[in-house]
Amino acid sequence: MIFNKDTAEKTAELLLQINAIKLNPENPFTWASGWKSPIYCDNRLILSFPIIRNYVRDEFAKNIEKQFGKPDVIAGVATGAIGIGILVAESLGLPFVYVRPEAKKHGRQNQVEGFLQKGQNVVVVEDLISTGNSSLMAVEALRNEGANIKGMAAIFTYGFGVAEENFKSANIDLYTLSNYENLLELAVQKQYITEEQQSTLQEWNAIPSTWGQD
Ligand SMILES: O=P(O)(O)OC[C@H]1O[C@H](OP(=O)(O)OP(=O)(O)O)[C@H](O)[C@@H]1O
Ligand SMILES: O=C(O)c1cc(=O)[nH]c(=O)[nH]1
Repeated sequence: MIFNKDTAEKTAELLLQINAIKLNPENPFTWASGWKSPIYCDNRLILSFPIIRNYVRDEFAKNIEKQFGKPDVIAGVATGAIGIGILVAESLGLPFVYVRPEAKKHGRQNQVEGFLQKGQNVVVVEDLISTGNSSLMAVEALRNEGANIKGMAAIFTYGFGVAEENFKSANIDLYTLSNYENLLELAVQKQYITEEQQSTLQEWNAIPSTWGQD
């Protein structure tokens, strides 16, 4: 679910403005899940644009507090949400931890890095949701440390049914600044994508888990 329509439209506009949306149907991207896709949304670029990263920081901070109340700790899913997660924590005056995809093999062998106490209320920040698996693995690691997860806030979601089901079964409320629906609407309106690209995206969006795998 988006936090609100204004933020969803503005965030989509900013992502297009900084060329965070990449289209390459001829040479599809491989996602974290292994899915092939003609589209890639690179939210890491946000950190390189001070005005835009501050907008994302402020929208996250305001809406996280409104939606979930002020947590004890902000957690970022590594690596994509470490940078923006720190900015959000700083803005809210809160501690920050980050969660690796898996425990380190050496050193302290931590999956959750930073200071976290059992029973603390945590909001997890993520840059992007496709299947939701990366985010929910982070949630599991935090819960294993005794955290109480208040919810998850992400910059962008494709809004796939599989992600919705995954979040529902993990009992996690997911809110995002923007989503594929708002992005596509704006990209069409601004003629950012051609009619041919639109039809490729339509074909892909009907079968995202198997598209491009012949
Ligand atoms: O919802 P999912 O299907 O899990 O996919 C989304 C995940 O993929 C990306 O991370 P990636 O694995 O590319 O690593 P990075 O954050 O280190 O760039 C992104 O940052 C999300 O964490
Ligand atoms: O699923 C992914 O790995 C993924 C998709 C996308 O559009 N952007 C991204 O950073 N990761």
